[in-house]
Amino acid sequence: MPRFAANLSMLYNDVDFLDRFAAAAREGFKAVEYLFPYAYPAPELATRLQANGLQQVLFNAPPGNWDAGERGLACLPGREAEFREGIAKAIEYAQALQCPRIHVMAGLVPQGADAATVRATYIANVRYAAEQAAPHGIQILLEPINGRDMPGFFLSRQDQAHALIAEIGAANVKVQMDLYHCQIVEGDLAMKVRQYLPTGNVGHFQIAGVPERHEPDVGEINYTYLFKLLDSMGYDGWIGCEYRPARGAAAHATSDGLGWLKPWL
Ligand SMILES: O=C(O)[C@H](O)C(=O)CO
Ligand SMILES: [Mg+2]
Repeated sequence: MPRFAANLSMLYNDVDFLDRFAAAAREGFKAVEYLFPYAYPAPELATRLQANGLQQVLFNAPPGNWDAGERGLACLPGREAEFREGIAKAIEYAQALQCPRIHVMAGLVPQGADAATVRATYIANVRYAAEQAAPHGIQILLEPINGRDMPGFFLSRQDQAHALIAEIGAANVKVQMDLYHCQIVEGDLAMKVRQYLPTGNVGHFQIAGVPERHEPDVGEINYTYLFKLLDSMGYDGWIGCEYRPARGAAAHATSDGLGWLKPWL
């Protein structure tokens, strides 16, 4: 049976971030994910997790200067030292939060950069991250992201991600298969799940409605069909609920939109 994790960067945005842990637990979530933990001391986050009976199942490595538009460092030639510092920090937080997955964002391909150099930089950085994470039992996740939401992002397709994993050659590097992005870029979701899940290289799923990125029951994707498919294939990992509630930051907007989850809790 697939298990669902509340993405606290997108859900419960009518309350402060640190209060979202309790909000998610009250709705029956047993796990959370979010973009970045670094604005808070790890013990503060660990306390919220423990107090609310929650697992931390994913967060992202430092992405560079997010506010300046950077979306990851892994593919950026010349930023290797900063990337490595970020991996050390991410592993420190992952250990404190008992989080078994770190999403390493690829980054935006620099204008005019040599494609082979960018790809080689990415492979070397992810290989480094995997080597650092492996002794701690931590997986490094790679996520294809659609070019409408993130123009110029290095990684956009499932086949690209799986080919990179083969070349990187580290057992703890997996794909973060965000079905929202996959629908936008490629479609054919059920066949993509049937193709890639049996490889053992999918480490996490995320979901959102397409095209508005609202609840999974708002939009063109039949997620009930996909959840039953994942269940039939024996997937008992986590599915991150990475969507913006359709009612925005209105009070109880997340709760009001959770009807789709009830059969799966
Ligand atoms: O946006 C997404 O789908 C990713 O999961 C992410 O972590 C960066 O925004
Ligand atoms: Mg995602």
